[in-house]
Amino acid sequence: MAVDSDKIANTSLVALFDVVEGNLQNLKSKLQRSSPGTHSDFGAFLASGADIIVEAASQDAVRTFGRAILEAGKDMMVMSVGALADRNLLAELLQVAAKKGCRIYVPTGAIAGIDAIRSVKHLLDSVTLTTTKSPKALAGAPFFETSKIKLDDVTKSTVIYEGVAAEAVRMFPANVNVAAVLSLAGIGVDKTRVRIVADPQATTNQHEILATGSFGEIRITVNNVPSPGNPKTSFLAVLSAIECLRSICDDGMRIGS
Ligand SMILES: NC(=O)C1=CN([C@@H]2O[C@H](COP(=O)(O)OP(=O)(O)OC[C@H]3O[C@@H](n4cnc5c(N)ncnc54)[C@H](O)[C@@H]3O)[C@@H](O)[C@H]2O)C=CC1
Ligand SMILES: O=C([O-])CC(=O)C(=O)O
Repeated sequence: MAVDSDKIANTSLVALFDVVEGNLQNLKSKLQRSSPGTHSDFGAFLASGADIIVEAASQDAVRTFGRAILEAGKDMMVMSVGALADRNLLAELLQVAAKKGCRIYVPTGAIAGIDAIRSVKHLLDSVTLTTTKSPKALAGAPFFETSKIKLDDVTKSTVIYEGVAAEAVRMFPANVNVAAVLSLAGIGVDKTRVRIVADPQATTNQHEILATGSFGEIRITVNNVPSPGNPKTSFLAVLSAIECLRSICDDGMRIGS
């Protein structure tokens, strides 16, 4: 939508891809200036001539299509970053990107402070992400298929999950991709700790980062307005993707590390 409304210089919307035809047509119907090709066939989409593909779909989409995107010599922006917690997939994608001379972009997403975490990554002792969302934003996560916790029974703010990022992104693939971003910038998916809180009173998606080390301490809290179309996803994640694309396509000056 941001590309369509001309908010990002030097860009045009070439093609859309979705496995759900209704979602594809729904998005296309909202466009005012562009008329991209719409594809439910990935091969046809890939042949559409885009320079960069923005993935805003699912971790499965990254696993299924990531390699082919890079093999086709296209840059790729990844929002479902949890997929990259799989070190074999990450290594494979980085290898193909290097071979083809293309780049993988990972926006900061629904958190903040990734610039600082990157700067101190060699000095970190601990990194913990505490994510608080309403039960309706957490509903449907694979975690509940095996857990005894029932979201309908949660009547007050409750820690429902504690573990490391590598597991958290599998258990909550639509909720804590930010844990993978934080891990990639910092001490990795096996050391970054994640706590998930279900709070029936929550009106925002809150992410709190606490990082400690010989550099000092970083504490960052973001209270995100959920995006109108999907309560799991914060509006900041959308804005971050837009800013990432803008900085790729139109940046005379780079601000932040
Ligand atoms: N990195 C970050 O900070 C954040 C990442 N996310 C992640 O970004 C992704 C997109 O988020 P939303 O737009 O809110 O999701 P959404 O669920 O509202 O929309 C995803 C769209 O992608 C399509 N899709 C799903 N799997 C697909 C596949 N394998 N191939 C093609 N199309 C597929 C769906 O049909 C749907 O139309 C999600 O994985 C979400 O968890 C969301 C918020 C923050
Ligand atoms: O948008 C958010 O608050 C975070 C999110 O869903 C994710 O990281 O997958």
